[in-house]
Amino acid sequence: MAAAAATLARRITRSGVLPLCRRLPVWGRAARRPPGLPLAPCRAFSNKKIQVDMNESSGVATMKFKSPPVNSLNLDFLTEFCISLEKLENDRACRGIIITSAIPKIFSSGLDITEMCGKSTEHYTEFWRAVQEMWLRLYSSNMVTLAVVNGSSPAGGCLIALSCDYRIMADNPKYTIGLNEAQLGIVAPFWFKDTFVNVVGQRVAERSLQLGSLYPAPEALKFGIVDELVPEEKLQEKATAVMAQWLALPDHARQITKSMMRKAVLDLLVAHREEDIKNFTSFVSKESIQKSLRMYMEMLKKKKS
Ligand SMILES: CC/C=C\C/C=C\C/C=C\C=C\CC(=O)SCCNC(=O)CCNC(=O)[C@H](O)C(C)(C)COP(=O)(O)OP(=O)(O)OC[C@H]1O[C@@H](n2cnc3c(N)ncnc32)[C@H](O)[C@@H]1OP(=O)(O)O
Repeated sequence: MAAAAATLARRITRSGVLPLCRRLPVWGRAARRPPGLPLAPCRAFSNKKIQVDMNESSGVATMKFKSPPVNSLNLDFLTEFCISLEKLENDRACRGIIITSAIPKIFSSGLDITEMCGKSTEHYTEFWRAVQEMWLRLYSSNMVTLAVVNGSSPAGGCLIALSCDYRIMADNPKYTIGLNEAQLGIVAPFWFKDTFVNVVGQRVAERSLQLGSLYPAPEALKFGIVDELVPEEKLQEKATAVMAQWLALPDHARQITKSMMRKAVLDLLVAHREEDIKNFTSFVSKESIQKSLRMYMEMLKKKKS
């Protein structure tokens, strides 16, 4: 596992563009399972920050974020996430993934702000490439991707949910979700914005992005940021039912449709990846942005006392 992580990290950081494997539609992957072979009911693999359980009889993997205190997306987390996605994408038995959190009340707190504070240009480059890689893999996945948002999900956490095919959120107004970058004095990159627009439409996205709005679950439903609210104790049951509904269709039709809907947005980042990294590193290196991020971190810490 450590060797695989190191290899992927090297590939992400050195080669520039990691080949996104199996992005083209896979034709009926489940149908290729040899007939008559007994299926192991469940397989699992776990890294430090993400637990994956694969149910081979349903073809559905559950990916649980388990990086306390708040599942923030640092370089190690992003690398593990990409490796887990790659493993599942290449597993013909896997047709769908449920992405959720093992940390109570938090889905993910978004990008780890400490990765964007007081570091070198090389570090920002490596970090941003990993953020891009995570999104490219998730948004282009052939699998059915279902976000079960069982806690707050600001910024990068919201991006993960938005990149899935369907979002179920726990019906709790204390949990918030949204792209709140503007509140930190930073700007959501164009591909965060495009992903958001593809889910909620131009008007809601523009207003929400300018205001950096974080929506309590009921409002998130109203604006279409999530598809359904479900009592927390019913999330698992609901996720299983929704996944079964999506998997009832032939894979190839769903995959080609998904690719058609998302291709333009994906292609744009692939074509402008290096430019996007340069924009990020020069933006985040500005003293004014560093100051905003430091103040935001201080505010988070003060909030406790
Ligand atoms: C021109 C444009 C060109 C290019 C683009 C340029 C720039 C774009 C750049 C970046 C895009 C970034 C997207 C992001 O994801 S930024 C991250 C945004 N995240 C947040 O705003 C969330 C902040 N956190 C919270 O609101 C809360 O922590 C919470 C609701 C998630 C959880 O609340 P709790 O009360 O349960 O927990 P806390 O006590 O607040 O936190 C515990 C602990 O964790 C630390 N922490 C929280 N969030 C983060 C984080 N995102 N990164 C790092 N650390 C985080 C928090 O400080 C506490 O630490 P201590 O225990 O006090 O040490």
